[in-house]
Amino acid sequence: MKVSFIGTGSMGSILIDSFVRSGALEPSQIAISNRTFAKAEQIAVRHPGMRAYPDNVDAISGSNLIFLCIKPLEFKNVIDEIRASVQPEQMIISITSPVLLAHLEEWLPCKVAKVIPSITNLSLSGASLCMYSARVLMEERQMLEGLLSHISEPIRIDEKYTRIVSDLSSCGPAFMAFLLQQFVDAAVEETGIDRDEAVRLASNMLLGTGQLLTEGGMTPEMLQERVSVPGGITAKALTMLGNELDGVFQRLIKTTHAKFREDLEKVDQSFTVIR
Ligand SMILES: NC(=O)C1=CN([C@@H]2O[C@H](COP(=O)(O)OP(=O)(O)OC[C@H]3O[C@@H](n4cnc5c(N)ncnc54)[C@H](O)[C@@H]3O)[C@@H](O)[C@H]2O)C=CC1
Ligand SMILES: O=C(O)[C@@H]1CCC=N1
Repeated sequence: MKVSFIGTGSMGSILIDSFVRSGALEPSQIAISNRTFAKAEQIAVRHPGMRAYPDNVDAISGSNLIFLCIKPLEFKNVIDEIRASVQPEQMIISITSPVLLAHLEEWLPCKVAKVIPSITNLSLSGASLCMYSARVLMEERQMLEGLLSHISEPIRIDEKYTRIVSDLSSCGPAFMAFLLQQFVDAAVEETGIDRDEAVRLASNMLLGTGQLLTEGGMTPEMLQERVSVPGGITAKALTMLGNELDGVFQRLIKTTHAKFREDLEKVDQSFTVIR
């Protein structure tokens, strides 16, 4: 199998490094390109045998899978660039939510899919959210998910839920890190505890909590109940949190969805040109 990555920024480089580190792909199976070529070159130097190209068209030649790891408004430009060279049996995969399968189907003469990764894939954990065009055969879906399973749990989703599953799986790590940072900042401010120590404690706590909620078989409700001694300190603080955070996550979801609709409109406009 040969795999190409167009765009080697934050998420592109995470996917490339994770596929190699997990043993899913040999560097020689990977071809990459990036607008700033030096960035792609640096990644190829880290992985001897990987090929970096200054030209996107050269990077996709002969590949089975082509990940487009670029921002939504770059899609039309890149698609215009590569369309004439794409072969019908190749699969092009968008990793961004506001580019719809319908956009890809209309503008690309090949298999198309959408896979939303997560920064958690860097630690070979978390999900990859998979959506497919009807053009992609069952065995091709299984082949892609087989590859993704080396770095994540591939989960098939309905495209109409793209935004909310991306919030939970891909934006979620940033949201949780933000809450943890707030917790630590308050600990330092209120008690004078050393910041590094507080970060270490809180981060280990988050890891353990995640493990209990996954392989530990606990639900969020069970976990809270087990920590909260009746009439105790945690119970009191949880009641306060419940009151203070009332409606916060509804507003968060409204915010991400409003921005998504804005991006979608811009992406739509970028694809709506006279051919
Ligand atoms: N950062 C994250 O945790 C996640 C990001 N994504 C999606 O991944 C996409 C990329 O995000 P990031 O990697 O964070 O952004 P980034 O800005 O770090 O990377 C984008 C890369 O694309 C390159 N690029 C732009 N135009 C190009 C062109 N015409 N040809 C070749 N390369 C080009 C840029 O030079 C840059 O290196 C976004 O659409 C985002 O929604 C999805 C899930 C998680
Ligand atoms: O396209 C998206 O919405 C993803 C999720 C996290 C960052 N970008």
